[in-house]
Amino acid sequence: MTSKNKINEDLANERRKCNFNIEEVTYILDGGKEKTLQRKKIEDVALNGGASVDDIPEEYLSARERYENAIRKSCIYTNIVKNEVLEITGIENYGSPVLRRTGDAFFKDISPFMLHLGMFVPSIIGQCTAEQQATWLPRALDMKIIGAYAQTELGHGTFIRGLETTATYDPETEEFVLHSPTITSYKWWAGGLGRTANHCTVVAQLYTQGKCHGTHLFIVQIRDLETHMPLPGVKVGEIGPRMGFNTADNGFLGFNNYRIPRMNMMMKNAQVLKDGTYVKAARHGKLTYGTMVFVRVTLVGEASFNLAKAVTIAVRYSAVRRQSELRPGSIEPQILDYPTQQHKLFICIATAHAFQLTASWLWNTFTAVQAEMKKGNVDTLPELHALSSCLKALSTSDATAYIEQCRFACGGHGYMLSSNLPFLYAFVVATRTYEGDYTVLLLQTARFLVKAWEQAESGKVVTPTVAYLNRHFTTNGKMIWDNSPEGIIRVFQSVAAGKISLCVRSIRNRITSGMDHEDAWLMTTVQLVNAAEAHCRSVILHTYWNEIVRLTKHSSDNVKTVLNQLVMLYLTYWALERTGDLLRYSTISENDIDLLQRQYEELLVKIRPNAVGLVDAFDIRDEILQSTLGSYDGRVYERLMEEVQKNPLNKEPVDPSFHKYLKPLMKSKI
Ligand SMILES: CCC/C=C/C(=O)SCCNC(=O)CCNC(=O)[C@H](O)C(C)(C)COP(=O)([O-])OP(=O)([O-])OC[C@H]1O[C@@H](n2cnc3c(N)ncnc32)[C@H](O)[C@@H]1OP(=O)([O-])[O-]
Ligand SMILES: Cc1cc2nc3c(=O)[nH]c(=O)nc-3n(C[C@H](O)[C@H](O)[C@H](O)COP(=O)(O)OP(=O)(O)OC[C@H]3O[C@@H](n4cnc5c(N)ncnc54)[C@H](O)[C@@H]3O)c2cc1C
Repeated sequence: MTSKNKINEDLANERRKCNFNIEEVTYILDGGKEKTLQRKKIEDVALNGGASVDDIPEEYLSARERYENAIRKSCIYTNIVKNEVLEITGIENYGSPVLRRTGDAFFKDISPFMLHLGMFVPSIIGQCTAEQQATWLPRALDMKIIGAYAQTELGHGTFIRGLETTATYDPETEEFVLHSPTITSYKWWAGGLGRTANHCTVVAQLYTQGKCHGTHLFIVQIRDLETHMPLPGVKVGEIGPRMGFNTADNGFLGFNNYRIPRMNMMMKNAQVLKDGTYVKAARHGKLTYGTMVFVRVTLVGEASFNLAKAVTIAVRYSAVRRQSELRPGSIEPQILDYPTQQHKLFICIATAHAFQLTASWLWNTFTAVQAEMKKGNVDTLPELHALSSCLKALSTSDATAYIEQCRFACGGHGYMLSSNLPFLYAFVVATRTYEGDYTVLLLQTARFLVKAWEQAESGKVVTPTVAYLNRHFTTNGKMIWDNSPEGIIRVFQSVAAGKISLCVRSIRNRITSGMDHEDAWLMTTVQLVNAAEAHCRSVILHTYWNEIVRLTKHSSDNVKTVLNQLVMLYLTYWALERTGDLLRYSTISENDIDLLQRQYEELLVKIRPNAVGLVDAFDIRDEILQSTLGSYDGRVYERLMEEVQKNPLNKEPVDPSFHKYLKPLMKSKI
């Protein structure tokens, strides 16, 4: 073995210690052996030529070079997907998460094409009629047109009903006239819009026959397909440097009485007839928000994947890194041996599992609701909206915090861009804001919870995810504390029920003392966010536990044990995090809390020998991890030194700035 492919001895030891079948766990996380094999096949094809297509790491490039490089790599990757991968998977897999994730091997930051497949294509699929899909979809999938999703404006992101861009129907020419009446009506933020896209989905207020019908979606060509020049009446550009997403050319867009054909309105849920008559087809007023619901559902899995990457890096590094001494003169321990380090990292592994299994469950719920809606039944949509809102909010928020924790766990080297942890953080922290801000989405869930509470209060049976509310009205007093997984979950549900109940009481008291409903709601929003968070926590705990029980039914004993330890760690961690709530809403005693703490510390000890095996089970290839600290072979120090060689600042022994500035300064007199 050459030193280049030698595995770090500490990591090799860790792998020898691992006592469970790693592949078995990978299959569970991927959703079955078939799916793992399919993913591996895709990765083999897509990464066959080696994905490191950068001579100079992208972080050393100027803004223009970075963008051009990102386009170059996007085209390479798209061609591989079009010509090689889809041969295996079929066209229906074009937007699959596996392809999105394999793409991470090509970009440290983001592909400018991300929103094309991530939102432009889904908006065609979800919001267009079959006839419109036949016109647009093949061209979009074949990259004959490249799209973005332009909804947010300079003045409004959250409040969609407040968007100002107008689309006014002109029956004379059978066209819509798009217009940006104010500076705040300029579209702002859309990924891929600034320099790359020639088309985009535009969300605008629809006017016809003198009446506004609210926001609707339109497909709009913004650039010439030959010259790429913005079309007359279109003003488009890039919004400037950001914390992350710097290769995504997020853009601005304004219209000056710009005309598009009538059939460019996405007409699945509502139509404007030739004469300007508005026809509403949908049975639910918010179906035009469907693309957002779809993306929120997918973001739970994204949060899991990115956290899995971060914790893979941090655990492998912690096995390689040695620091301090426990006793004078003793060998320096691996930092993974410190319980405080285990406390930082094992919860990240468990959370990645919790989110992955919750994401699959949510995806199944989403497809079931879609199937019902196809049959004309929209009754299950409110629950899906409430679930996808809070799960998107919590998964992105927790993943952000834990990725940062992984970076802290890597000390100074975690601060290097080459560790990839700063990129991961900058990417995931944005997911807490985009596709619906954290607070705003939890307040959407709270609306649903208050309604469900009122239904349960009146004796109605409520939907499954809030069924605990029915129990709330049939039991008296605090929930009896019980240290079993089911017991902990029940207590978390009681916490949620108790908090929702307090919100309802606050709203009612405020109304009784003279406030109108809107103000009473507003004044209660701090509590409402808290209640929605508690509800969502209980959903995740419940789903994670149920799914582990279901999925490990036929697993080998050791796999069952280690996955059980992780889910117990998760339940215990959150019980300890929320002791205040538990004391308020259950009969838990100080003694029980001491027991929980001991149980938690024992779990850290039990999981320790399998920690590296557990992150190996995420099965994330080095090309995708792109980290000096986290590679499979653990050549951390060698990779950090190799990276130094790529630094353009080290190309010449003396920098020109020495002669230009430093030397004159050194020679000058005071
Ligand atoms: C890579 C980067 C990619 C990034 C891309 C982006 O960011 S793209 C940009 C992403 N941008 C964003 O994500 C913007 C975030 N903002 C929003 O999504 C909306 O403005 C809003 C949901 C916050 C409020 O909307 P509103 O003022 O129209 O509504 P309201 O509060 O008055 O509630 C009225 C009723 O509607 C219900 N309902 C609402 N939504 C849905 C739904 N999807 N489905 C079903 N139902 C829904 C709600 O439950 C309530 O029901 P109730 O109680 O009456 O039975
Ligand atoms: C990296 C990135 C990529 C993006 N990509 C796209 C894209 O491709 N297409 C697109 O259309 N958009 C995109 N966006 C925009 C994104 O969807 C919005 O930024 C997001 O929806 C939040 O809206 P906002 O920026 O207007 O924040 P605001 O709504 O102004 O929020 C500011 C603060 O006010 C609070 N707040 C707002 N309303 C309420 C309320 N009702 N109650 C309580 N608190 C409230 C929020 O909690 C937040 O703390 C992107 C954003 C980012 C950061």
